[in-house]
Amino acid sequence: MGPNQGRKARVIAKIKGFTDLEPEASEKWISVHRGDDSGTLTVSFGDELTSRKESYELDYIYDRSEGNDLIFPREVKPLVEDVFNGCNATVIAYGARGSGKTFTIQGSEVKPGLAVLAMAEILSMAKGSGKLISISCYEILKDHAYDLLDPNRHEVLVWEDVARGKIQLKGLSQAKFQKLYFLSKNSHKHLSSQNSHKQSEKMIAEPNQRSHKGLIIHVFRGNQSDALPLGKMNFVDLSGYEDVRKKGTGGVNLQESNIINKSIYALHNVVYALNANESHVPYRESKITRMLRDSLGGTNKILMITCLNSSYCQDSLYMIKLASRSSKGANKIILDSTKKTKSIVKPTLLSSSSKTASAIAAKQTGTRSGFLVNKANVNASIIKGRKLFDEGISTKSKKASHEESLPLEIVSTVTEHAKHEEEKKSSGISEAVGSLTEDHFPLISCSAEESDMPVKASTQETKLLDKVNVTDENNHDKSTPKIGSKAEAASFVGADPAMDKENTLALVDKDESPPISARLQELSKNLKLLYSSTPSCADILSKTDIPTNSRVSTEILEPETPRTPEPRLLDNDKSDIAVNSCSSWKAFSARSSRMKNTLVDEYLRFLNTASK
Ligand SMILES: Nc1ncnc2c1ncn2[C@@H]1O[C@H](COP(=O)(O)OP(=O)(O)OP(=O)(O)O)[C@@H](O)[C@H]1O
Repeated sequence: MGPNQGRKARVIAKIKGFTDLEPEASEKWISVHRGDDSGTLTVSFGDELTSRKESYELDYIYDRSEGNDLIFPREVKPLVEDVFNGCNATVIAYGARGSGKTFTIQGSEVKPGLAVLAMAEILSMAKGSGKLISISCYEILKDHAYDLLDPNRHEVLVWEDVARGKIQLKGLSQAKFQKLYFLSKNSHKHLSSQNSHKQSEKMIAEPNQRSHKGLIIHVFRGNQSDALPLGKMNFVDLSGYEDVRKKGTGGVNLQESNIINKSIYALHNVVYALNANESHVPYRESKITRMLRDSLGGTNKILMITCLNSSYCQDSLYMIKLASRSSKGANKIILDSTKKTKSIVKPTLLSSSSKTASAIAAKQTGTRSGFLVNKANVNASIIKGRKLFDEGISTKSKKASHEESLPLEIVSTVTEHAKHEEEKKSSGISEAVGSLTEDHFPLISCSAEESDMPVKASTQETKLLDKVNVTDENNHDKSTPKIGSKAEAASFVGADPAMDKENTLALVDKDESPPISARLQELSKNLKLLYSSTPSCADILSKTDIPTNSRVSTEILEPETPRTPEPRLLDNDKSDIAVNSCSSWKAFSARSSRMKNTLVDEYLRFLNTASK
């Protein structure tokens, strides 16, 4: 047996025995090597085609020919003794689909599994020492636990007794060992045939659904019904790992695969933290780790059995990488560091990439100008959104820490984000569902783009329309308001701080033309200047039938009409005026012919720019 000094969890592997379906070549793919002196064992995976070889060291590796009859006395029997000494022990089989987990835990009629062998051993020891035994069975489906001994399959709630450091599984029934048949693969069919309650059938995993199954054997201090518990032994058949990127996962949807994988990663995070004696153990990462919490820490014992397929299986490679890392938690030896980093660090990269995206956004906001301003605003919203989101997390985390005494079921819903915090703090084995960060980021950026920006644009439009309408109502004239509207529009554009910013930034960029709003403003100013510099302007207004309120409207727009010195007239102009003094419009035309020309040029330039 390999060394396991000072570590709480023992991590071993079992290569599935040959079945008739296994091809001959599979033997070359996976092989066990025993170290000469150190007693270390490594499992090697060889790729014949690429002659690539990867080796991982575990506490022990059982080869194809080594079955439960060998594994039990070496690995599980000592744990049974520990339970009778007041400890809790946990045996967890995990691995890819079809890697032999059920065969290892439950076994077959002719080859009993580890749980059956342990049950026999416990019964024998209990009989000798006069102790009461009970069993409980549960199934975890989509992160919800259900009581398998209850015909109605009530949900099991996880309550944490902080004071005593105990976990109470509320609603989990205890029964005599004879009901061990519940571990059978078809137990759900057996149970549902007994149960006519339709709703309960929904809670039972369909044959193609993946669920974790657990058995708890409780040992009591005496044989009386009121005897206190002494210790318990957990057996867990953890549903097969699924690579979520793979197509056609046999009816298992992405969400289920994620939850299944999450449990596996969560367990490994806990085992790693315990083996490394880390101060923080992330128990709250999954339902299974919350349920097993009082059996994993302290002096309790854990046996992790990594089930490996005999023939080529990429998922088995993922599993062995996790196993190798967890088993080395104490000294953090990583054999295959390059590849491990590649596969394990990915989710971390995802979260950091989000940060990078924010940083890039911030950089853009600071450096880019002109028409990019809107984009920068969006990015700023993203940053703002993320900040708000993060604050939410911290608030919830704080809340969760204050609610330690609440039932975990309740707290767990509140601490979904706190769990992610735990993930970050924990050893670094992140889960495939780490894409949450990736999911949230586009969501936030979407909301910034889809809600903020259009709202802003429509607000501008509404404001503008409102102002024009007010002017229209006040003027009761179709021609005068046009000037007013234009002036209003120009002044409005100038008054909007966001647009101001846009203009300022746009003007900073020497290569860009001034924005239309600025051109409009300029034109409007020129118009006003031209209008006010004409001496007959006041007369014209007073002589027309324009209602008073219309003039009020114009005055509102221009509270102080700029008084410019009368333009110096050329001799020709003077004579024209003398001839046509009866017509104010003609006088106006004569006086402002130059300005008009300038204005026409200005308009032409503007139109050219606009069409471009
Ligand atoms: N050591 C072994 N020797 C011979 N056959 C085995 C061995 N282990 C498993 N098998 C066979 O391989 C098949 C798959 O095994 P098993 O059902 O235990 O895998 P599993 O990991 O529980 O699968 P799943 O992920 O679907 O629950 C079964 O037909 C089983 O009988």
